[in-house]
Amino acid sequence: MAETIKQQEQAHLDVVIDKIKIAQAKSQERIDNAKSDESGIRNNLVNELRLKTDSYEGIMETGLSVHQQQQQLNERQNSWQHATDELNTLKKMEKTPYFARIDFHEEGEPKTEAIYIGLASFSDEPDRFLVYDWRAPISSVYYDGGLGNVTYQTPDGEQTVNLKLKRQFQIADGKIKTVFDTEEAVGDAMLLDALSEKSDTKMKSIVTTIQKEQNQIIRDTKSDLLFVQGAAGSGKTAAVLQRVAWLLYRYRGKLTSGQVILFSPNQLFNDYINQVLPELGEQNMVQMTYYQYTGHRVPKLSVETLAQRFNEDYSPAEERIDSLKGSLAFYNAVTAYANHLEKEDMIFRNINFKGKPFFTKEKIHDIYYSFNENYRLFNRLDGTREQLIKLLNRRISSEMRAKWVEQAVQDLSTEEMNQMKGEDPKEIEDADKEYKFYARKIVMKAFAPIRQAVVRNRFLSINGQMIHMLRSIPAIINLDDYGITKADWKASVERAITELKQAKLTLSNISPYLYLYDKMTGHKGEKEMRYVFIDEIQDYTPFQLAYLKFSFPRAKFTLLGDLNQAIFTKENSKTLLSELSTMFDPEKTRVVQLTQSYRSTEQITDFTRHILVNGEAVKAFDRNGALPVISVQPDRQATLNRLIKQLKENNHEKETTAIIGKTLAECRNLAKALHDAGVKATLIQSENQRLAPGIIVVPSFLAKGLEFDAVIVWEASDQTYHDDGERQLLYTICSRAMHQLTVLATGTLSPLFDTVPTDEYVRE
Ligand SMILES: Nc1ncnc2c1ncn2[C@@H]1O[C@H](COP(=O)(O)OP(=O)(O)OP(=O)(O)O)[C@@H](O)[C@H]1O
Repeated sequence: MAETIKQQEQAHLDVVIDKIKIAQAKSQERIDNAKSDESGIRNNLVNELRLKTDSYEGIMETGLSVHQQQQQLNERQNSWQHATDELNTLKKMEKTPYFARIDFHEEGEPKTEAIYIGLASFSDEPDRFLVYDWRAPISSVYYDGGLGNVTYQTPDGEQTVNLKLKRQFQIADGKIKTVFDTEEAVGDAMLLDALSEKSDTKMKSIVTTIQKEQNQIIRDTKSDLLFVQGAAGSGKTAAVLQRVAWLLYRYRGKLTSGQVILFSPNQLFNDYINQVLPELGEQNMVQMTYYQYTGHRVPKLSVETLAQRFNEDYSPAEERIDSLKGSLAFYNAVTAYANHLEKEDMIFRNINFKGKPFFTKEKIHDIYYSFNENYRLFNRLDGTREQLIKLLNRRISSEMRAKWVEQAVQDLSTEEMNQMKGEDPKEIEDADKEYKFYARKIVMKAFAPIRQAVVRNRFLSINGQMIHMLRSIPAIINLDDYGITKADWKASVERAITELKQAKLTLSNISPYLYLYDKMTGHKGEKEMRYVFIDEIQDYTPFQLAYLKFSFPRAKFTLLGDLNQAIFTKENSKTLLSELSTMFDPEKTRVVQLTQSYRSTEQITDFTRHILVNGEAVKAFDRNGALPVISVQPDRQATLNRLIKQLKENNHEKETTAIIGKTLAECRNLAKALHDAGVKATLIQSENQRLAPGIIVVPSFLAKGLEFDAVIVWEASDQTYHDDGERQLLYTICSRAMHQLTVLATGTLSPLFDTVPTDEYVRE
């Protein structure tokens, strides 16, 4: 690139930076003003409170003015917050105001226009933008294609411009390091540079190098279901976080970060990605795991975690039952069962009072089924509650004459009487009225728990209903079709009963349980939620997805997954896509396939993709590194020594290394052995821990979605990974590596590597 262009661009950059500095000073001034205003108001508040609180009028007057001042204070704080946010953005922009420039000619306009694109927009005068936000409609052109005529979407429809120049910058601390002009979407040189960087304990944004197909995912507004199927490392997570930032910009004022929810595989992953949005100047969306989402609704039950399920050894019959419970057929069966409760079979519990039934279940049953048959479950429940409260109110007068009440009135102390009068001050004319006054109070208080039980639907029995539902399944679903015998099913129901008695629920039961409960109580889901993102979709069952769709009825869904990485739900993953297509309107469904893998070097991508037998196309990105190494040692000590040698090399290269073991038990053993050998390593035992720089030891099920400079697969022997069902797991583990991959095994290597051509690795 001619030096003159660089110089010209540097001159332009200098001008922009100067203006940013001026804007910073103005922002700072606003912050200072808001601050001094605020402390003025605060002082005033304190003085007024001190002066005027000695008389009743004084208190009233102060109350009013305190309220006004509190309001002023809030306004000042808002403007202070706004100015602070602005200043933070400007500070970021001062170092790197933009990363690209495009020159284009819009039809009908006299001149070609040049704009610069950065993390946020910046204007020195109203409508004079020195930098455009990367999310502005026109910026799309930068990511989308080559030079020439290009169209882009605006809120008012499609626009076409003739793109004449596309220029990329690498700027650090206000100085242009490199300038490239490119005809491609985003030049490979820039991407290569980004991908060669070392990994971090926090994911970074990809805003400067978003690829064309990722841009389509980011800017999609039409789909109700956007399904992104992409190979490991193809940037699904990266793209989707950019998408959240884009949506918050596109619908500014209408959409808040609280109306966007991301379901992620585990807490560790949440932590890994939680800097991306703040880096883009946005607040994080709601982030949750499915386990947290369901668990918080049943605080008294202990729900099985994915990790527990992963370690569970199911018999083939249990596997079949588990897989049925995860299916859409089962979801439909629960729906059918719930609908049938409109007619019969709702189970009720007595509401007791002083150890005896106050409302018997029979009575409640009669009320519940007394409404005409058009009543849906929710109206029925509503009607029943209303009726029960009415009955309860009627019982107050008769109960007032009960012996225990009489006794209680006699036993009242003066203090208690005064307190009751204080709660309800009025004239009481005679002794009879006085008795009734106290008796009513006492009965109302005693009835409060009954009232509460009615209001809270305590007369329903979700546990009983769940069991009844499970028992009814053979009448709704033909179990033979799923290879399940009646006896096997019965045994599984018995297990569920035992578990419920111990306040436990398995992962396969929690979703049907909640869905049934929602249907029984007419819970219609969270209507405010507008966008639901689900990462690692292959680990969800169709039932869970259907339940999430039911739970967020107004939301658009973006689902990300790699069917090759289904480590928890191997069988289901194949049917997932076809089942998904029945849940959403095909007209509003868009499936995007990402095949280019960005995470790993070409050598690692080629190696890992051969672990899969029938995996879809995974294209390696042209970034070179060392061949993966497979080292098989005769005994465990030798493997440990080989590991330590590798760690030393990696440390020397300043690489973060993850040693990934299959199970937590295996990882614990290894961490101890390393500790005994004097090697410093952090063991990640639970998703609630944080990633640490340096060496970590992590079990396979927690490594989902993460990436590391170097990965060492610990104990990939034939004993650990033997059957075909473990291919996907092994693929997921190996595909976490960015720059270097080492596979260690003791004895005999897992046969799952047999499919990898021998020239794709070094065998020691
Ligand atoms: N356009 C891009 N520019 C720069 N880096 C990118 C781009 N796309 C992806 N990457 C990088 O590639 C790596 C993998 O991306 P990401 O984790 O989003 O992939 P994924 O598809 O979610 O992977 P997996 O399914 O294996 O978890 C990340 O380091 C990400 O920053």
